[in-house]
This record gives sequence, structure tokens and C-alpha cells, in this order.
Amino acid sequence: MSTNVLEVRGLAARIAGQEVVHDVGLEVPATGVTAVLGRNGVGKTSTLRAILGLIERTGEVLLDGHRVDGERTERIVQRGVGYVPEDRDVFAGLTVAENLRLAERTGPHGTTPERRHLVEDLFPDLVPRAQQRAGTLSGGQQQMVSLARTLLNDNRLLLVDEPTKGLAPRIVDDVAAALAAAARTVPILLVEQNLEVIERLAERVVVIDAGRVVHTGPARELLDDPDMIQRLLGVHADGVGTSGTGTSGTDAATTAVGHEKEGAR
Ligand SMILES: Nc1ncnc2c1ncn2[C@@H]1O[C@H](COP(=O)(O)OP(=O)(O)OP(=O)(O)O)[C@@H](O)[C@H]1O
Repeated sequence: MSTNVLEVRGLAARIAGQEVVHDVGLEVPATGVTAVLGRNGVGKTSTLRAILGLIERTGEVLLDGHRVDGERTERIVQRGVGYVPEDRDVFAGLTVAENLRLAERTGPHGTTPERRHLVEDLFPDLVPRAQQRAGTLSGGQQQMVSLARTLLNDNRLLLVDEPTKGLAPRIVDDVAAALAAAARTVPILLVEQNLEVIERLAERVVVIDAGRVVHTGPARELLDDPDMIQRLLGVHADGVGTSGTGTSGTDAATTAVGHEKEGAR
């Protein structure tokens, strides 16, 4: 039996007939955070969507050693894959409680009272806001709702796309803390541009460039090597890989891959 919860081999994906992911192979072990990095537009989001079967794809996708690349999205989700999309996708007109209730599932990976308690423990800020419309929440709080929805179910794996994008540094910290807590309960494949968040959360990194995996390895190895960061991601890495503890706060310079791309090229 495979020890990886997810294995992807030779994944290619198309949007509107055009191939945007050419050859992605990656593995997600059964614990911890595996981060996907890369410059803007290299195919990170498309890789997650292809794994879920949301866009046309070829190649192999194995969940718990079982091929799922021939299956429809809803079947893959039923097998225990939670997705937190980049745009968060909360129902703005519904309350927080309604958003959460809509996410509850039955079946083998479904919601249990324990999962509801876990979500309350992980997201205490949402409890007093249960009757507030989700559209009136801050970006960070909406991110929490989106993450909470996936944690209500007993998922095998979470796919989380740029959860800190566009958030203020203090809120980035909150979201990172929630993700760290979530990662203690379920493995996460995380697309993230903020190298400090990577440093805090990820054990492993997969770097994608032009639709292909160009590097896989321990997060520490990448973060400790400014030349490698510059070469693979096109950013200067001052302030990353120097704290040693992996718990750097909001003071240190944030190094966001996409943001410095243009200037660094
Ligand atoms: N709906 C779409 N229609 C046409 N092309 C698309 C669409 N969505 C993405 N693409 C193209 O697919 C390629 C990969 O995009 P994708 O969003 O997967 O990259 P990404 O690495 O996640 O980028 P970012 O970091 O900017 O979110 C890009 O060239 C993009 O322009």
C-alpha cells in the first residue's frame, strides 16, 4: 500500500483546447503540507483543478493508491478530497452557519459531531458570526469559512489554492495559523506564493514552471538557498530562510513570488 495519499504522474491539462499543464508529477505524503510554488501563470491553479477533474486532463492521479483520473469530480470529492479555491467561493448572501451547513456531507468521509467541534475549536472567530452574512466578512474571515467547510468533512486530502493572497499581514498570520492547525488533522497540497507562509507550514515543495515540475524537495533546502529561489521563482529571498525556527512573524519582509516577478526577470 502506498504511503502517499496522492500521486500524480504525467499530468497534462487543457483549458479551451489549449494545453496549460504539460507534465506534472508530484506526491503528497499522508501527513503535513506539500507546497506548490511557481511564478504567475505557470499552471499551479490548473494543476489543482486537473487533479479534481474540473478541467480536461490526461495522466495518472492516484488517491490512496487508487486511480481516480477516470472519475468525475463529484466522485473524487466523495472519496475525501476537499478544495479551497483561490476566490474562496463563499455564498455571500448566506450566513456563516448556512455556508457551513451546506458543506456537510454524509457517507464515509462525511460530517460528524467531532468534526463540528473541531471546526469551532479551529475557528473561534466564526462562532459569534454564525448569523452574519458571509459576504460581509473580511477576506480573512471568508478564507476561514472556506477552509472550515472542507474541515467539516473527514477528508483524506485538502487542495488549498493561494489562501493568503490579497490579505493584510496580520490576517495572513491568522490564516497560516488555521492552516497549521488543519494540517495536523489532514494532509494539504497548498498553492502559496508567500515564502514566509511556506516556511511556516510546508515540509516539502514542488516548483512548477511553464506547466512542468522543475524542482521537488524539502522546503528548508529551497528556503535556505537564495540562489535557488532566484533561479526557480525569480525573486530575491531576503528575510526568508534566516529565522531558523520557521515561526517568523509579521515583521520580517514578506517575499511573495508573483509580486516581484516582473522586476526580477
Ligand atoms: N479560463 C481560462 N481561459 C484561458 N486560459 C486560462 C484560463 N485560466 C487559466 N488560463 C491560462 O492557463 C495558464 C495557467 O494558469 P494558472 O491559473 O493555472 O496559473 P497559476 O500558476 O495558478 O497562476 P497565478 O499564480 O497567477 O494564479 C496561464 O497561461 C493562464 O493564462
